[in-house]
Formats: sequence, C-alpha cells, structure tokens
Amino acid sequence: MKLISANWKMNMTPTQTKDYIAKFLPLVRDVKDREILLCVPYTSLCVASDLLKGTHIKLGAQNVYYEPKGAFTGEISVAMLKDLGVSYVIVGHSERRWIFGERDETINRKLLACLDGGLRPILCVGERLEEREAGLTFKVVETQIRLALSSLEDYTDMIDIAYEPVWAIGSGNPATPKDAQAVHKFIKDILKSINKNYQGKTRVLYGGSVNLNNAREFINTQDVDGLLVGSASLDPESFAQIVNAS
Ligand SMILES: O=C(CO)COP(=O)(O)O
Repeated sequence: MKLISANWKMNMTPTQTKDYIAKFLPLVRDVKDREILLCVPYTSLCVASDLLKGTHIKLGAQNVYYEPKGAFTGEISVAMLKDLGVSYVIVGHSERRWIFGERDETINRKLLACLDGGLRPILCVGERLEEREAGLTFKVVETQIRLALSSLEDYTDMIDIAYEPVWAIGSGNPATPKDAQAVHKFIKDILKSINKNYQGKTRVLYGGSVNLNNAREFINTQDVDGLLVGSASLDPESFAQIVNAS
C-alpha cells in the first residue's frame, strides 16, 4: 500500500496537535487504500497516540537514539517510542545530517536499533544542490544507502526510504516526477543488488516541496510508492487534500 506521510518537523504544540487531529480525522475517514502516517515532534507523541488509537492513521517519530537506555541526556529510545504506539521513525533526515551533523555511521546504528526493536524506519537520502550540479546525484544516494544499510543488507524489506533532494526541501522547487522516478528506480536496483532475497517491500517515497498541486502527479509516477510531506502537511485540510488526491 502506498504511504502518505506528514513530517511536521519542529512545529505544533501538544494543544495544536489535538486541534489538528480533531480536524484531520473526519477528512480522511474513507481513505482505505493508502497508509497515512503522521510524524510528529516527541512532545506531541503522547497526545497524538491517544487520539489516533483505534483509527487507521499511523504514528511516527522524527528521530530516535540507538542506545536502549542510560545516560544520554535529551535522547529518546526505540522502546520509549514503541511504548507510545509509534510504528515508524524517520532516520537520517537531511536536516539532521546537515544541521545536526548526523553521520552515516550514526544513521546505520539507528537503523539497527529500529530493526531490533520492531520500529519501521524511513531512511532519508538525497543530494545537495552542489552535488546535483556536479552530476553526483546517483553516487551520493548510493553511498548514503550503502553506508546506512551496512551489515543490514538482509533486512532491506523492513525499511522504507524517502528520496528527498536537499535543494527541493522547503524551496517550492520540487524535483520533476521524471527525475524522481529515475532516482527511485536506481534505489530499488541498489536494494535488489545488496540483498539477493529482497522481496520488494521497501516503499520509496518522494519528499521535497510536495503540495496539493503536484501530489497526484508524483504518486502516479512509476516507482513512487508514497510521499513525505513537510510544510504542506502542517494544515490539516491541506494534508487531507493531499492524502485524498494521491
Ligand atoms: O523535508 C521534507 C519532508 O521530510 C519536505 O519538506 P517540504 O515539504 O516542506 O519541502
């Protein structure tokens, strides 16, 4: 099933989360052929978890730490997320890579912790503008995937991947569906080549300036198995329209 996910990033208080979900749920009640996911800030997980219980909307986090517990001030473990009913977690978002200096090795450890603990990670990959301009898109994406999945190659069916070109995020300048399709196909070929038992269960999502005007075209593009929507997911009506259009 295709996956349409919101990434709220650092937006929405718990109170705003409550209002959002109250408005959003009736608007997507009849959507049965798409998986809908809300990746909310840590502080909204509790309230969102309560409100989404018994609905078909899944709950996701935007980050996780790889150690199971201990003296890691400010960090959140897989078990803590699981206990709140979280089923997905975004790992290696470009904002974590480029603002917070998250390295491929850290991302690899986070993926391992998620797989061990039964959370489905959404691994984010994508090239920066200068890399794209230097013709390095495929090389960058391949390197990010190979490093993130190092020693986890047998488990590729247990993760989803979001292709989010960094230059397209928050810029109003999305990739063309054709360019996205080429990278998505390339990602699927990598997964096949690193896991000979790969069953094709990884969904490759597109993210980067998805909005109501382009969501349908992306979702109807071959090899696009879902969307990861940032700013256009912050308004419940707008995100519900994207879900319904895609
Ligand atoms: O980073 C994104 C989703 O993870 C995309 O953000 P925008 O939809 O705001 O471009």
